[in-house]
Amino acid sequence: MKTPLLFEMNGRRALVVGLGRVGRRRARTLADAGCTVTALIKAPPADWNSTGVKVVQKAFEAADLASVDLVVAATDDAETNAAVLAACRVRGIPVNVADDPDASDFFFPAVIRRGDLTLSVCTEGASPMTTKAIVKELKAAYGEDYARRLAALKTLRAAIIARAGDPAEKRRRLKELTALPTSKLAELAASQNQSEQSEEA
Ligand SMILES: C[C@@]1(CC(=O)O)c2cc3[nH]c(cc4nc(cc5[nH]c(cc(n2)[C@H]1CCC(=O)O)[C@@](C)(CC(=O)O)[C@@H]5CCC(=O)O)C(CC(=O)O)=C4CCC(=O)O)c(CCC(=O)O)c3CC(=O)O
Ligand SMILES: NC(=O)C1=CN([C@@H]2O[C@H](COP(=O)(O)OP(=O)(O)OC[C@H]3O[C@@H](n4cnc5c(N)ncnc54)[C@H](O)[C@@H]3O)[C@@H](O)[C@H]2O)C=CC1
Repeated sequence: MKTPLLFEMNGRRALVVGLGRVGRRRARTLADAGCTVTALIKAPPADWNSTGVKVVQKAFEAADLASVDLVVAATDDAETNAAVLAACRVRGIPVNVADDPDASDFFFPAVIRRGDLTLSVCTEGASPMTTKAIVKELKAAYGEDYARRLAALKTLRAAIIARAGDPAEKRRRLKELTALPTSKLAELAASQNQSEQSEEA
């Protein structure tokens, strides 16, 4: 069974085999998360580049796994994908296989980010179209303004926790915050930041 985890990806070394539509998406997701990504392609030219992705034209071989933390097999050739999977299994390297959800060690869920808020949706391959539809609903329900909301809540939470006090009272105050509109939270956070600055001065 797969379970959702938020894993620190910064500095991890990823190998993506195949840079078609899926491989490009995966390579970009991993690079955006701070991975050092190497992508193996079969044919030139890779008229595609993405910061943090090193594109190498060569056929996959097990030796390519020597210093790699995770792998994505994203070619449209089932045999190549299966060979990548088998080589990863031997070395205990986690692998995602584009055409084999059951064999994959991890999935790429759909992700919506609003500052510190991360929403992710996955049907484990049962219906990616349903995932798409749910993402659309969530994007509307949790708009861009949630980034500002979370930033304000983070400031106010730290301030409440910093004040020594009865744990039940702390919880009550933290819960109370979640009912406030974003504009009010932003206002409270701004005055909190201001009073912290004048304390420091
Ligand atoms: C297991 C998983 C991969 C993994 O993570 O390992 C997987 C597997 C497969 N998808 C297939 C097809 C399609 N996938 C999409 C779309 C998305 N697929 C995504 C994730 C995932 N897809 C993972 C599970 C996530 C989940 O279930 O919730 C999203 C969320 C993110 C992303 O891909 O970046 C993105 C939607 C979000 C967005 O767009 O915002 C569309 C729709 C479209 O493209 O418009 C189609 C065509 C319609 C159809 O076929 O349903 C096929 C068959 C391929 C074939 O026919 O050969 C397989 C393989 C199989 O089923 O064997
Ligand atoms: N996970 C997902 O969301 C989806 C998965 N798929 C599956 O993912 C696979 C790839 O799909 P797309 O990216 O849409 O296909 P695509 O046709 O856009 O890309 C496939 C790429 O693999 C490359 N390739 C083929 N053999 C190779 C090898 N031996 N070494 C290196 N590169 C090689 C091709 O040159 C091409 O660039 C398919 O097997 C498909 O079933 C397809 C759609 C969605």
